[in-house]
Amino acid sequence: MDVSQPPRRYNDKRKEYLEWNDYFMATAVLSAKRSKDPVTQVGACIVDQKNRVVAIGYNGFPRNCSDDEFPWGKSDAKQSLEHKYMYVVHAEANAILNSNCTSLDGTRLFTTLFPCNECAKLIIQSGIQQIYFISDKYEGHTATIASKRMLDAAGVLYSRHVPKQQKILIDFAEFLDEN
Ligand SMILES: O=c1ccn([C@H]2C[C@H](O)[C@@H](COP(=O)(O)O)O2)c(=O)[nH]1
Ligand SMILES: [Zn+2]
Repeated sequence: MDVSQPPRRYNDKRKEYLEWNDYFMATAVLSAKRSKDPVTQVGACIVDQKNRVVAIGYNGFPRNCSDDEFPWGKSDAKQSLEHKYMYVVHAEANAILNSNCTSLDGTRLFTTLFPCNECAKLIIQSGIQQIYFISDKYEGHTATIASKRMLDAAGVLYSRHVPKQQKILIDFAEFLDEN
């Protein structure tokens, strides 16, 4: 028992719960774990005004385009037809396309990577109002500059997600009946 902490009363609420934005970004991170891209795995999660997750996506090849047949390479491939960029559907695009609601107006997007210019177009057109991201590793690249230019013009807000909880452990064993 931790004697430095006052004992928790039965009726007190649990204090270690995930706050909303960490929960949504963690959902995006978990989704990124599905990506087969060997270099950059991206996950996205879209949330409505009632804090309901309405869409999830990660970067991957289109349906029926096999992860084992289409190329995952980039700079080492001589021909552009052998670059992944020709084929990958971006995480944000997949989330928008997979959305389970008719309108994304006023929603928030949580993404592990700052959206590129092509995703920015979709974000703006679908009515997403705010973006939270973790990595901006392509900051200064043409696609990111164009993306920010469009998002600024359209009034879509964006900011880096500042986690309250730095690490979240998933231990399936915790949920076994013996516990
Ligand atoms: O807005 C974006 C930008 C990129 N992605 C995906 C596309 C690719 O699969 C990777 C980027 O690969 P690099 O090897 O880091 O160039 O990220 C995305 O999903 N959304
Ligand atoms: Zn993109």
